[in-house]
Amino acid sequence: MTWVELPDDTGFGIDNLPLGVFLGGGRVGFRHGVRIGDLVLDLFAMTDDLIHHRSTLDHFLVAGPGLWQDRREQVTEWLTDERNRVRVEPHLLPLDDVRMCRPIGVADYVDFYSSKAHAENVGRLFRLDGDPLPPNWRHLPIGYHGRAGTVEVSGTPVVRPCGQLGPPSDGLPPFGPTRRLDFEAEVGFVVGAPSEPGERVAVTDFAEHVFGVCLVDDWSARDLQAWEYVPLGPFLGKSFQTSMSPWIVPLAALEAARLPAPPRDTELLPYLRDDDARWGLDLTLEVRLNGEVVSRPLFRDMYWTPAQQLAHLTVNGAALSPGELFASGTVSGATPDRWGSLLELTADGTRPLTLADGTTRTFLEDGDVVTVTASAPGPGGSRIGFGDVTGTVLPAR
Ligand SMILES: O=C(O)/C=C/C(=O)CC(=O)CC(=O)O
Ligand SMILES: [Ca+2]
Ligand SMILES: [Mg+2]
Repeated sequence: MTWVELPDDTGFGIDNLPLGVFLGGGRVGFRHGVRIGDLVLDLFAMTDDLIHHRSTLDHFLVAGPGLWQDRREQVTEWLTDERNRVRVEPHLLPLDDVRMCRPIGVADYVDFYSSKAHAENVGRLFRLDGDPLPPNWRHLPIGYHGRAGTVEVSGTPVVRPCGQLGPPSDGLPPFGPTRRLDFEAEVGFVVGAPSEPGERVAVTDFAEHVFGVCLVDDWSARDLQAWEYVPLGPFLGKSFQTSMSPWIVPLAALEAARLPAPPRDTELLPYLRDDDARWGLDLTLEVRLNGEVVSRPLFRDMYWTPAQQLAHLTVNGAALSPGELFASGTVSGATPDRWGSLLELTADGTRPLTLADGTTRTFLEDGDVVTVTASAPGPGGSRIGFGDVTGTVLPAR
């Protein structure tokens, strides 16, 4: 039990304790903070440790699980033992008084493609003939390298990108603002502890390297993407911006949310076998368009787990850096109420969605606001919140 007064049904109780980076609240410079209820505990003020006075969490995360756990225990004690109240209370700042920043340096960014339903839906829409799943899909978690430098924190507006919109009809390809701007609701994984070049990270060593989990929106311009992606994959159709939520929920808060791997019909190479790893996660996402829920994707529907993604990412010996991000890929399930992109929800713009205000959408319009939230079960029936990743679409420049 914490002595901090919490709002009813908060997802940010004493069992969560996510980390973020903030400015403001009457404090000088960047600070690392822990969220409890609708308050932020200033970690630099509490510890006097300069590691918590940096613009990203990377310098803290690099230390690895030993320090992560020590800090978590320390914060738990500050917030539960009433005797600490006089010392701690002045450093609890209202969330409304601070500005949350991008929490990590994003040394690298990879996006996977791990929902079978999503891969099949997109395959059917983008590649009209043949099996919607490519032959490699069941043997490895497919991914692409995204643009790390354009990963922005939630709240950063999304400027509609311009580009080549498709093949030439006569002469030159059409050029202009995308007409098919989309969201992709995803879950992100933050690497804390690096690995050595040449080292492979086993599925069972996932928690030795990954600190925690956030939400990601992989904004996508479908017309740019469909024209450019052969044969090297997504490029400018996705690199204009990717958004991430500001609070990183530690894996340590997700013990009650862990699930066995989903059933799979194809034998895997040993480095991808995860029967004992239990890194399926019971996260329920909600996607809102202008405040209205348009989808409730379940992360338990994912075919490849984040532990397999990390094992695959490093099987060639590629080293991990502190503060890198990899995302799950769009979280979609078997039924339309669980599809995580408009591409799927509107069948590539052929079946418009009708919103509560009577307007319809095929793809996003200027002024639209997309918000992804999530929650997971915590210990003893509590709930672990993730906050949200949100973005407002601005007209093209
Ligand atoms: O199948 C394709 O050509 C591309 C599909 C995507 O847009 C997928 C992507 O970004 C990965 C994902 O979110 O699952
Ligand atoms: Ca994606
Ligand atoms: Mg993107």
